[in-house]
Amino acid sequence: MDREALIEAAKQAREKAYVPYSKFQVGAALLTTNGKVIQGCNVENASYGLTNCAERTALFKAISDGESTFAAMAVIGDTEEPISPCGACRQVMVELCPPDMPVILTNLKGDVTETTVKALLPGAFDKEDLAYDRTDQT
Ligand SMILES: O=c1ccn([C@H]2C[C@H](O)[C@@H](CO)O2)c(=O)[nH]1
Ligand SMILES: [Zn+2]
Repeated sequence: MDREALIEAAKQAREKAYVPYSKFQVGAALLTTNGKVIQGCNVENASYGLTNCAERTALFKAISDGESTFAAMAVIGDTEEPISPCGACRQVMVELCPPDMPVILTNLKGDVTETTVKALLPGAFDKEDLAYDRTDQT
C-alpha cells in the first residue's frame, strides 16, 4: 500500500462525514501491519462536545474489529495547509500507535506533510507514567 492509495482511502472516507453543524468534512485511513485499511470520518452531535473526529473513528473502529497493530495513517480535510489533528486525537494515537508511525497529513489541494505520532505530541502522558510504582508513597 503506497502513500497515494492511503490518501485516496482517506478522501473516500471524508465523503461519509456526518457534519450538519460544522460542515467541515474530515477523512482518515489507517493502515494495519497486515495490510488492511480502516477508514474513519468525523461524526458530529447536537451536543457538540460529543463529536468524534475522523482519526479517532478510524482507530476505535480498528480496535473494536480486533486490529491493534498499525503502520500508517492518512488524514484529509479542506484546509489551506495540510490538516492538523486535534489534541484528543493526538493523545489517542499515542495510546494505540507506535511512536514512529508515519502520519500523513493532507488537504484537498494535494499538499502533503508527513510526520510521526511522537512528533505530533511530544512529552505525552502515556502508559509508562501510570506504570510508575507509587505503592510506597504517602
Ligand atoms: O483533524 C481533525 C480536525 C477536525 N475534525 C472535525 C471535528 C469537527 O467535526 C470538525 C470541526 O472541528 O472537524 C476532525 O475530524 N479531525
Ligand atoms: Zn481530533
